[in-house]
Amino acid sequence: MNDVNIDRPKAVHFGAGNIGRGFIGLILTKSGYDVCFVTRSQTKIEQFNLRKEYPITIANETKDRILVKNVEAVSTDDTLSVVKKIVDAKIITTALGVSNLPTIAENIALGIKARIIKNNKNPLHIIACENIIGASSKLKKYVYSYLPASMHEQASQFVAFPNAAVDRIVPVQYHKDPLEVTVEPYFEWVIESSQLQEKLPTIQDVQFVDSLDAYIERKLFTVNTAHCSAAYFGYLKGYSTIQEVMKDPQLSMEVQKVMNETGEMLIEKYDLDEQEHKRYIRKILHRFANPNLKDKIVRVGRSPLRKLSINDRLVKPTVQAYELGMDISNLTKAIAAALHFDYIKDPEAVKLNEELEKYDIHLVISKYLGIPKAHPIHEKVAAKYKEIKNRNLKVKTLS
Ligand SMILES: NC(=O)c1ccc[n+]([C@@H]2O[C@H](COP(=O)([O-])OP(=O)(O)OC[C@H]3O[C@@H](n4cnc5c(N)ncnc54)[C@H](O)[C@@H]3O)[C@@H](O)[C@H]2O)c1
Ligand SMILES: O=P(O)(O)OC[C@@H](O)[C@@H](O)[C@H](O)[C@H](O)CO
Repeated sequence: MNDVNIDRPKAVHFGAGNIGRGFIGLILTKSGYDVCFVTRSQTKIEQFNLRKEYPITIANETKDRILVKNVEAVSTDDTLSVVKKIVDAKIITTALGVSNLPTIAENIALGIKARIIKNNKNPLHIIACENIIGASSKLKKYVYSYLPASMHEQASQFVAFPNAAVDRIVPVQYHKDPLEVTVEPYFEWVIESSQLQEKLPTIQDVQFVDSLDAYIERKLFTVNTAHCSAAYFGYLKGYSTIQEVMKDPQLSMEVQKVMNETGEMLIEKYDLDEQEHKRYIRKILHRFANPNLKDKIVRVGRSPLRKLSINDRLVKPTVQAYELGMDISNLTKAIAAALHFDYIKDPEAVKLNEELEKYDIHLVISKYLGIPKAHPIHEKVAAKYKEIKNRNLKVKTLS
């Protein structure tokens, strides 16, 4: 057991979920930080504060174990404690889902305010580790909306919100121990250095880059586009895990074809090395198939309205590939499959299906995907959506 040490740099991490414990907490503590998790779960708070450590299992053949030390936790509702932690922190990270970012903004603003009042001008880096383009910039807007305008200039002198891309597959966990987490061996964390305050935070295994654009699009439009395509194709065929999908030769090929389409676009847009990108795709297929992980389709396909929105992993690469005159037949198939994701425990899937029942497919494509009826992609998606619908109806009638 380890105690929080006065000399070690402090990090505050919002969200003690899968990627928070399985990736961010591990990297930060390995880099010498004491990490305070801010969480909603009372059980996790008790366990973190009692043990000050938690186990990670790497989903490789030898199932390697790592003990993450120097951790503690406070409740997200305990504003006073959260603010105290922020006053002493060098770095704040989040991994709670994009839609939850507004829920932590006020506490972060109060922490910044307290630092200004105490004249603590030490650099503070706030990094949102969420699966969208520009997550930290988005969080900055929420945080600044809680800061008095008179403090904006002062805050910008010591607080930075560098955008980042994080990659590690961490499924939903089913351990007895509420802190234990099993993760894939692979990981990548890239942070935009142009937005850093002068004194860079030292974080091991992190790649700092001048511009994040190519990195985030490469990650989001290869790993995540393919991942959700696997989920939506697999859901239609009645599978329950991504590993099952990847064992199906036809579906595995379809997932690869989706990556080939985004790949062609990314190679052209960012002048990527073609052979290297092909290796990246092969590696991803291998990661998805990892037999030591069980990653549920309903986790990977979660929040379909978010994933179908105009700047996310499905529509954005499709529009970009189309504009470059490239083939988008597999991407439009994936979008159509996503529109059929009707898992009843997923609130966004429920809403999507209510909308599809209330209105016709064209209105849903215009309203939620942001593709107007006049755009050629609109009709391609609608046609594929109807094709899947008719096929499903036929299967139901026959059975
Ligand atoms: N799991 C992965 O493989 C993975 C990989 C890369 C990035 N991500 C991204 O990381 C984020 C988190 O994903 P996850 O899989 O860890 O989800 P998760 O549901 O396991 O974890 C999110 C946690 O945040 C907590 N939370 C929500 N609002 C909060 C608040 N106001 N204060 C404190 N805690 C709060 C939730 O209770 C939950 O425990 C998402 O944006 C996801 O896209 C996930
Ligand atoms: O977290 P989401 O809902 O944006 O996407 C689901 C998965 O594709 C995602 O969590 C991946 O496992 C992760 O992005 C891999 O780095």
